[in-house]
Amino acid sequence: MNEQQAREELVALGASLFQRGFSVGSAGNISVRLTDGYLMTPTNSSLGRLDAARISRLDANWAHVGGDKPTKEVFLHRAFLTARPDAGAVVHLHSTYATAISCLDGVIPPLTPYFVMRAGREIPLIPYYRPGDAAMEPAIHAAARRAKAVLLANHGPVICGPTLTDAVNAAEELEEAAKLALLLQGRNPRLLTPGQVDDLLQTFG
Ligand SMILES: O=C(CO)COP(=O)(O)O
Ligand SMILES: [Zn+2]
Repeated sequence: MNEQQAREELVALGASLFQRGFSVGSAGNISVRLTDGYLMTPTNSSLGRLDAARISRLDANWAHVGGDKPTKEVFLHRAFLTARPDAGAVVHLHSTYATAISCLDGVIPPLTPYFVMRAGREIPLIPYYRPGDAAMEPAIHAAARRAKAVLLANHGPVICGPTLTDAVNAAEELEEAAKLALLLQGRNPRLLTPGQVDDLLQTFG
């Protein structure tokens, strides 16, 4: 995929997330790894109304070299993209259910296979930081070395994937799993066993 195609996909998938309520207002941000740098959503932009020509362009050294000013969460995206060579894109949302769990204990249990397949075994809860606070980068980098997704306490989820489509799919699965976890809270649901989780990760991981 060339850069123009990546820009167009970013606009289309941002709009899709926004139209289905995974982000509201100007919440959330997305990054895509290119061969020679990164695309990021501009700060204060709505995922529903991105303009392909104005998406922020960063070079391989993370310097802003084109488009509008990038998201204030550059550090968050940089932490994931440097910790995980397998990450081609990173999606950060304030999606309702995952954010609700980020205000509770932060635990999304292994209820369904697709959640485990897309988000992995563990979703670390990162302590609260002010949005855009560069101080969060080491904590996120350390967590991203062992996990594909994290929850930012009292803020929302961050998840990566090999491609932008994969990262968006994973963000949707994470939100769905958080919704199920809240729906089933207090009802003692049957969880996938550690053996079933291992089997999924060995087969699809
Ligand atoms: O989600 C957000 C902050 O955490 C949105 O910030 P930006 O508009 O700077 O991307
Ligand atoms: Zn945010």
